Amino acid sequence: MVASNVQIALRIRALSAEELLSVPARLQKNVLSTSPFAPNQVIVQGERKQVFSFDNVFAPEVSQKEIYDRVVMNMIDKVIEGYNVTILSYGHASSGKSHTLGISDGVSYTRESKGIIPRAMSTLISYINSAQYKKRKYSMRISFVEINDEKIIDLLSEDNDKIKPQILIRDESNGQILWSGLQEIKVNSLEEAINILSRGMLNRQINTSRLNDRSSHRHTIFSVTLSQQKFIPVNGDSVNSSNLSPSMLSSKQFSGSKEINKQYEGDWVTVTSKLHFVDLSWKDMDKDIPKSIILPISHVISNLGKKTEEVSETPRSISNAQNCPPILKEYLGGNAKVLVISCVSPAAFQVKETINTLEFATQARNNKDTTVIHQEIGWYNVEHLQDLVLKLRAEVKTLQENGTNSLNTPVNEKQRRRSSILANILVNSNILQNEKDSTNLDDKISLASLDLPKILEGETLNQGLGPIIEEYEKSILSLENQLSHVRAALAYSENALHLQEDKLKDTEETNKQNMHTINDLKNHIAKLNERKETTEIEEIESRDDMVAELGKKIENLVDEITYLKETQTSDSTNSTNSFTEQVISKEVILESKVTITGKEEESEVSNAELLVAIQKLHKRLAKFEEEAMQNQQLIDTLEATLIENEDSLIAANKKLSILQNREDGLLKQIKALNSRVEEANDETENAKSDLFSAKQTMERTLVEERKSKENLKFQLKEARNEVENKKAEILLVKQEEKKIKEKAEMSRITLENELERLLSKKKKFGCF
Ligand SMILES: Nc1ncnc2c1ncn2[C@@H]1O[C@H](COP(=O)(O)OP(=O)(O)OP(=O)(O)O)[C@@H](O)[C@H]1O
Repeated sequence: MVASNVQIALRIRALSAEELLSVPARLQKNVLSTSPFAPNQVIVQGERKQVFSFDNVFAPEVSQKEIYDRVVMNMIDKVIEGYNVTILSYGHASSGKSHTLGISDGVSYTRESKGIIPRAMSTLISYINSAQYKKRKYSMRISFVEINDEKIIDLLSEDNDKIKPQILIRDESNGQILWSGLQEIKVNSLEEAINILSRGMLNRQINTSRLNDRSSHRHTIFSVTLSQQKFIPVNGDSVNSSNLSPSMLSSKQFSGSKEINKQYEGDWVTVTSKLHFVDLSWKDMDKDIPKSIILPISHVISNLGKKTEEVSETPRSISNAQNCPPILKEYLGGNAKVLVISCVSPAAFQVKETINTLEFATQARNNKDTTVIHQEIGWYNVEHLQDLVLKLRAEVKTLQENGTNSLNTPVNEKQRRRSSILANILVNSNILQNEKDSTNLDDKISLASLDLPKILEGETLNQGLGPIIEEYEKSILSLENQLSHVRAALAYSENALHLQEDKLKDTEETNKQNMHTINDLKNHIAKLNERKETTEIEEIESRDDMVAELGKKIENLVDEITYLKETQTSDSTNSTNSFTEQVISKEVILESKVTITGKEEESEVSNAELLVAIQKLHKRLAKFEEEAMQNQQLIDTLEATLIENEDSLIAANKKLSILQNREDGLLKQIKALNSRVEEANDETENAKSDLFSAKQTMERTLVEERKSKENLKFQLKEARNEVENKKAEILLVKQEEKKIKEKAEMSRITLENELERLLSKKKKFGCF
């Protein structure tokens, strides 16, 4: 069977409440996205867009339970089956590794948020106690260590252990890892297991504060060693190998230990399997940091999926924790089942670390794709078949040596060759059975079928089918790659289309708002215009009235002044003249009268009258003079008012010109606003048509991509059908092989009978 023993999952954690409070909103932006069309892919929007693929991708909302049920539960089944299992969480600091494993805070096996370790312990112990496994004897031991830059710390040793034994790890030549000085505590119940886990975690916390968290990388390993004893009755037959788990069959191929105690009625088989939980933790995961820190991590990840013998020794020289590499061999090499959970944060402020983690995971994923594990047993176990063939050969050889030369016949040689070919056919057909199809497999298979008799005559199937298998694998890989590329491209296009649609909606919304604003502005401008016009008309009218009034006033004043002046001049000249003349004439009359008085008595009365008249005339003169002064004052006041009014007229004119300027400015603003509105309208129309054509292009691309996806699906389906056909053909070949095998078996029996006959003949001859 061909299978991958490494699964790589990705877990994206949610932002913590603390991050939501302390990290600026701009840096909290989510840079990771998943798509329902490609559930195993994650898209990173860093400096550029990158797509990464995994076996499983868990979004932030996926619960601890769901992760456990989907990827961990079946690993626990494997532990019970006898496999070594390693569950490894890795990622940058605070990415959720410990939380995922269940060792970040107080452990409880009842809480819903509990992590993988408490859940796994619960499953293991319920298996052990279940009726199905009651007939087996179990023992379970737990160890808990931390490996930091400096050393290995046993997290289960009591604090008051004054003299702690030094922990040493030995890499045995048979691939086994031996720990010494490490406490392994036996547990019988879930409560005991959880108590031990809690104790270790407490010590871990104490260590963290003691070390002041200075170490650059600190890995925590919680290990469970499960020993299962199963009684297998012999009943005269050999142990039925198909009942045994892989680790019982070969300590080289499976790292569980083998111990068979033969008893009277059967065998007690002990199978030891190990379950490791590894929290690979390091700080400042960055490409710029010294290689000595980053290499051990990249080494672990890049060696995932490789067979034990392929795991390089490099980290020995680069890590202070000299014992680290052998541990990795046990955990990651050979047939160990490995689940890697890469933990990342979705936030923009950790995008660099996230990309590093994703790149490491991709590297590990690429390695695992080349890993092939053969688990066949019985007739489908290659080693078993080869052993059998070797055994048969040895038997025949012994017979040949012990028997007569007549045994070395062409029939015997043919039998040997057939056995060898049979083994090869079985190996190759097993591989083929589990492979998928290749595009031109048909021709090659038919060629191979033509060659089959030749192959049966001596050529191995490896030569005939090897290239077909290779090509077939390549085609399947390339088809799957193509499909995943198309899926990624489709997801990308759909994302882009959604983005464009969102953009279009946003632009339409903005347009609507702009239109509203433009309409509002237009209304506002119209109102302003209206108001301005009425105000201006009113102002101009009132100004005109004022000006007319002022003009009238001025005219009146001028008239009045002229009149007054004229009046004053004529009055004063006339009246003064007449008055003076009157006075003078009266004085002359008086004088003449006085002169005459001496001559005539009657003239004395008229003199007195004349004096009175002169006095009256003087009074009138004074009155005239006073009036003239008053008139002069009035003229002065009127002149001052005239000047004032002229000033007001100038100010009013100035105000008028300012208002006219303002009006011009407003008109200009209105014009500018109108042209801006027109420009915005044009831009909106252009953007609309651009978006519309972009949308149409995207839709066309999407349709084309969908078509090509359908085509690929169709091709894949056809390829799968062909695989099915090939499988059927292979089944036929296998049936043929079975017949050959039966024939071979019969030949062997005949051979044995012949041998027996010959031996008895020999005995007979010996007797003679
Ligand atoms: N999926 C998750 N859901 C809720 N909280 C989480 C999740 N992942 C991590 N946290 C929380 O985020 C914090 C950091 O997680 P955790 O300690 O597991 O990170 P870490 O990768 O082990 O860090 P370090 O390498 O520094 O030990 C913890 O308080 C943990 O409870």
